[in-house]
Amino acid sequence: MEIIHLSAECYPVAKVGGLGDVVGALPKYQNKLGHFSKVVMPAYNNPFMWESEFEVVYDAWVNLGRQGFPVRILREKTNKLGFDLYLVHIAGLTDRDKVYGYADDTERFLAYQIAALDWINQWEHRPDVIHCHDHHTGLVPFMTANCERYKSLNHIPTVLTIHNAQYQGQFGWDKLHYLPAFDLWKSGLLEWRNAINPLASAIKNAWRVTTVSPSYLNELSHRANGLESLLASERGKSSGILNGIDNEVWDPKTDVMLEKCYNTRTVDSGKKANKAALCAVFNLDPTKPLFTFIGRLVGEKGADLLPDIFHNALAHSRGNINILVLGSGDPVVEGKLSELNTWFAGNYNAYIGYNEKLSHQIYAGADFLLMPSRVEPCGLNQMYALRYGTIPIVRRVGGLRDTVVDIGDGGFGICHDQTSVWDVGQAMGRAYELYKDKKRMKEILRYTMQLDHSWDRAAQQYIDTYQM
Ligand SMILES: Nc1ncnc2c1ncn2[C@@H]1O[C@H](COP(=O)(O)OP(=O)(O)O[C@H]2O[C@H](CO)[C@@H](O)[C@H](O)[C@H]2O)[C@@H](O)[C@H]1O
Repeated sequence: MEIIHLSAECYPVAKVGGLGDVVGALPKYQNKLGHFSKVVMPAYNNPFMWESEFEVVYDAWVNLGRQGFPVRILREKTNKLGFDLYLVHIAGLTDRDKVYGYADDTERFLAYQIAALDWINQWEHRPDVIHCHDHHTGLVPFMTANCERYKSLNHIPTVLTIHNAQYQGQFGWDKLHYLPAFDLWKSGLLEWRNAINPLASAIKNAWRVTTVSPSYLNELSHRANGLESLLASERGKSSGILNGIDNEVWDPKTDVMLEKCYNTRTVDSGKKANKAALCAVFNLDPTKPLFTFIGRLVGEKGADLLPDIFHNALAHSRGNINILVLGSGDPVVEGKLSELNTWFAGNYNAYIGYNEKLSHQIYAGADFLLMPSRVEPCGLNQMYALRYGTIPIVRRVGGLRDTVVDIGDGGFGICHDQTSVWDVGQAMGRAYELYKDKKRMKEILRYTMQLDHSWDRAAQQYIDTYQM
């Protein structure tokens, strides 16, 4: 099959979070199954652009209403990602330093979707599936099905994967004229709560809808940031497919970002070396258990509670634990997490910002990874942690529920039921007790490192979904 993935992120081209990881891996694994999977995404002004070689495959203009923008679609020449990569460069819109966060994000992602379809529309053949990821590509199923200009694309199945239903990309009807012409009586297929809502529109128009874990699909019926009833009514065409992880990128045996590589046999010495290096950089004590949090500092991840959770844990443990945070997001939380350093230097540190290499080093060097998420569609961090022999401490929600089994139930992680300071504190206490039992820790680490969360299974499940 020929599969086109449309997404705002794709690792290593541009990654803000887990969406980038998924779109950077899934096509590679689909190709291994004998398919022809490619990614078409916006071209940003970032290092990948400057460091790669491209050829121009499309040179035209894209219109948003009466305003025109020059478009070039660039194909990465070396196939270094393991799949064909096409970058949609729209001068004045996509070519910014960051992926998101601009006042004209609506225009940027809409122009990208239209340009991508204009290009596909003039191919001599038709792809078998167009797979859209999150709301930035959510108007594609509507446009292929209903816009006069894309009539010849309207038989191509479209699939929407919801990585996060919190973000929906709504905008006002004053921008309706940006879309290529369609019969106005079909406007309801764009609408949710009196606005144009790209995520809702994709749920209505896509041939199939998937979520990134089975539990998240269930949870969306009662918690979907206003889309609950819509998701319930479209449940018949929806399924939950648990994300995988890219075992080639995330492998402690070969990871060049680590101080020392290790496998299940050498996990003790390997983790020890990585922990020592990490603790030296962050002024922590390598003889104490190291708890960590890696992620976006937003309410969904429970990040607002972290300052209190850490303050309590550090105060109660009387210097017997270490905590290291890597994250960025809400400036208030960032400020509070930085401030803790003045009180607990030597046992606590925080790196506020985004640092891919450091994240690998932390997965390798830490003992426990905290994920007190309020919402977690799948979560990749816990799977990276497991592969690197770091025990996840997670709230039982979404994909965390589907991937982590509590040690009390014969499993390998520590689970709690609520996102609260008390619950997480209790869970950290259980982790501390486990840490003291060196033999059990070792057994668990060896076991977790062998768990198979690779994309092989999920890549096939997506193919099955396309063919249903
Ligand atoms: N400051 C930082 N520095 C370096 N690396 C950082 C970082 N902050 C985050 N990361 C990295 O970003 C990724 C985060 O992935 P997640 O899947 O946990 O969350 P996210 O909410 O972004 O993704 C959404 O989409 C994914 C993919 O479907 C779902 O798993 C998830 O539940 C959903 O919320 C990991 O690779 C992590 O290491």
